[in-house]
Amino acid sequence: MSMQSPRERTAGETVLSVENLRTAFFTDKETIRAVDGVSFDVREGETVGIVGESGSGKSVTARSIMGLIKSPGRVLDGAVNFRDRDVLSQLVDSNRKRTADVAGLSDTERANAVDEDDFAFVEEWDGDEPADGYIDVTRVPDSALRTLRGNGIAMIFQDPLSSLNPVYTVGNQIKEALRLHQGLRGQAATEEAINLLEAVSIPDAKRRITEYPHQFSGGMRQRAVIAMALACEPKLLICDEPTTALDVTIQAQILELLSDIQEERGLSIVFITHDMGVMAEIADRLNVMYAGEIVETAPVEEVFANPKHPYTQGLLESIPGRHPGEDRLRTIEGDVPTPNEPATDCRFAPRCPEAFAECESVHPVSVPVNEGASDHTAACLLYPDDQSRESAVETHRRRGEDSEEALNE
Ligand SMILES: Nc1ncnc2c1ncn2[C@@H]1O[C@H](COP(=O)(O)OP(=O)(O)OP(=O)(O)O)[C@@H](O)[C@H]1O
Ligand code: NI
Repeated sequence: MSMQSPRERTAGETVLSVENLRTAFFTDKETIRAVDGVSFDVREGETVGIVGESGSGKSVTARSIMGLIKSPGRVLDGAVNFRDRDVLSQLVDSNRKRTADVAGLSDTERANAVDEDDFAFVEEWDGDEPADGYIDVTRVPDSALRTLRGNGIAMIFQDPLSSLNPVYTVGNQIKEALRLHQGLRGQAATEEAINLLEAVSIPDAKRRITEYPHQFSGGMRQRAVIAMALACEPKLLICDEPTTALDVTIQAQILELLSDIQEERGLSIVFITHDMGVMAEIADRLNVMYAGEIVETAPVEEVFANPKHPYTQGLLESIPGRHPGEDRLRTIEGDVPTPNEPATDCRFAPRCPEAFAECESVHPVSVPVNEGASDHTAACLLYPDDQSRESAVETHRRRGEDSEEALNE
């Protein structure tokens, strides 16, 4: 169910379009609305940042895009539309084959031959490409997700060891990825593995492919993981705090490497970090996330020059070095709340220096920060700031009620 009309898409430009995504965890105690109505686009060759404090929903957003949400979590609503011609045609081919496989079977035989999920997939697609050439990751079954993850979208995590197997050499792991995704074997695979290690600037690549992950330093391991991701020739790379565990010098090198690779290969990147300083280095556009929602979005220079949401302002204030001479780091007081109820207020209000009465009774929606802003939105009752406060609050109240109605339909 989608409550918004599909947003405008420029042909061939948008690689990923996340629309009103909602992901919740159903625990014994409560329902955690970890991602609560998130929308953003990623264009070809662009790096889109997601920034926010711990617990704001960054990783759950990333895992939802990868189709990695497992029980007790579930994607409740929205779409994750991914465009990749190659993956799409692979999926359509395997779908045709399945449709042919089950065509001659009786209903009972069919039920035994394909599991429920796969069957839904067969019926839904019926052998044809989805009309607009996008794959909605939230609607394809696990079997297709594997194709998608192997070939279209790759992800790297904070801890490179979680992606590396300690008992195989780095070279064998890259070669395995090359076999699965590009069909390379033997000498060809070895040569390509060496090329990839060289592409991520690992010195002495010929020797290093014969070594095990524990023989690599932290920075070199993360480079090896990036090489493995590249073996899948992804169109979109999701990086979840890939440099957080590394020291500053190594961190800067990895960021530079990612930029270089992006330029060479035209990759799109979703980059997650809680560190505004890192964002300044790597992101083109920024989405600021708080308690499951995107509260501000704009090109990165605009966020730094002209932050609008009080939360964004607070995050910027707390960048180390912003206030020379002060010996204590400024931080935003308090913690991110667990979003365990539908929002009827502003979730940031209890910590907000600018909060006023209506912030406790009206849920802010994303609006342009003023009439002249084409590419800068904030979910805060202070905006649009060229309207009277009454009229701005009314805009949020009305749009909040509309989307609530749509939810209940
Ligand atoms: N498997 C799970 N079961 C229950 N709750 C979960 C699960 N995974 C995440 N959550 C909850 O979802 C919310 C968002 O978590 P998420 O990991 O996305 O935050 P984050 O922004 O990535 O934070 P960090 O910077 O610490 O990585 C948190 O309240 C978290 O407790
Ligand atoms: Ni996280």
